[in-house]
Amino acid sequence: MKGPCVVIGGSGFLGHHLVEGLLLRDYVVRVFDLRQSFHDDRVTFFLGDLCEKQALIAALTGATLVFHCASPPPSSNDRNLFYRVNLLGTRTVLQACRECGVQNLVLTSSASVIYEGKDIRNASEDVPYARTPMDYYTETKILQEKEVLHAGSSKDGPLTVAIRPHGIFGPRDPQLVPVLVRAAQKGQMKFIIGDGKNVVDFTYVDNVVLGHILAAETLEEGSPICGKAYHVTNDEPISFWNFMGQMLQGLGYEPPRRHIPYLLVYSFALILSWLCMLLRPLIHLSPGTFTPMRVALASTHHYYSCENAKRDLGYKPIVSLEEAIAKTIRSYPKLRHRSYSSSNRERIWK
Ligand SMILES: NC(=O)C1=CN([C@@H]2O[C@H](COP(=O)(O)OP(=O)(O)OC[C@H]3O[C@@H](n4cnc5c(N)ncnc54)[C@H](O)[C@@H]3O)[C@@H](O)[C@H]2O)C=CC1
Ligand SMILES: CC(C)CCC[C@@H](C)[C@H]1CC[C@H]2C3=C(CC[C@]12C)[C@@]1(C)CCC(=O)C[C@@H]1CC3
Repeated sequence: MKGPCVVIGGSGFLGHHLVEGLLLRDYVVRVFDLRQSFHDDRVTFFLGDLCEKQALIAALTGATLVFHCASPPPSSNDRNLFYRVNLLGTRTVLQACRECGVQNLVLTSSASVIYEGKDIRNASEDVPYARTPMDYYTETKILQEKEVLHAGSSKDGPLTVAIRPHGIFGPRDPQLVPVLVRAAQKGQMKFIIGDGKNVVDFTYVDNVVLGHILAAETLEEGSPICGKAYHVTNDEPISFWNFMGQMLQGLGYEPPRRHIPYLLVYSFALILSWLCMLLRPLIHLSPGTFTPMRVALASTHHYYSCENAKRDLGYKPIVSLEEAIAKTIRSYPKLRHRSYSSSNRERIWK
């Protein structure tokens, strides 16, 4: 039996899967989150805001290991919220860890900390942070990662490591597949933006969980991983539009076939986002599916090397992309198209 660990953000998509992975490996698990999204007799829930130190201290007292995977959703694009939670809140998490004598802290960062809308091909962790991050989410994920990695070098702090996943997907994800299907239902998934040849990383959630647990188990005084960030992906870069097409077809929707110029869609998304910002004091408008960040992500290369995670953490994906796509499709029966055919069902449910 290992010492108690706390998953901050444990009610979220990744956090809940991480809790399940930890329980499978006999950890004693506590969850700290704003909300409780599931019940499990083996898990103790502490409800609170990570910006409040006293609330955190109640959860962290006696714990040896903390996973910090809480964040506001990228789609909110609320500057104040991102700064308060991702930067100031993370400082509070670090302070609470110090006061409670927590030994190890594993941060869920993001591979997008180096993404600024231009192609990224097989990037290692040596590539510098984005100088002009595309949204407040990315901007504050950079500040958060720097804060956590720097804290790891102080004498009184916990040892720290950051995991940088990319495009996490899998059962219960509220973001990737649901956004895609909603766009298809509104007839917005008819076009491939750009030439459609861009290659990207998507990462099945169980592989991300494995990366986090390996990091926690490797983190000790003198370990080469202290204060470092690691890319964790499926290590199978795939054409963005092939991946989206497989998801859509698996759920009974038509994949996009016709092409539309990248600059046209990007300019439209940019103007829309400026309009929303300008009008914000008067009415709350949302740019919807097509934010500049999403359009850029849909049209550029962004895949990362996880050689360092393989070498230092012993990381190797346990679920292949093919299996991951099939498992994910099976997990969303409610998102299937009404006229989903039985031949399709047989193919996916095999
Ligand atoms: N979903 C993705 O593709 C990727 C996600 N990440 C990172 O992974 C982590 C988890 O993301 P997801 O599971 O997708 O998000 P999620 O939105 O499903 O989970 C986040 C959880 O954090 C909690 N939370 C938010 N603010 C809080 C606060 N102030 N105090 C306490 N709890 C709070 C939420 O209630 C939620 O349960 C985040 O740090 C995110 O930046 C990184 C790369 C890709
Ligand atoms: C309508 C389509 C053009 C695109 C639909 C799919 C998108 C919703 C997703 C494709 C790549 C995803 C992604 C993220 C969110 C969902 C997508 C944009 C992140 C921004 C989530 C948070 C991160 O840390 C980085 C991710 C990169 C990939």
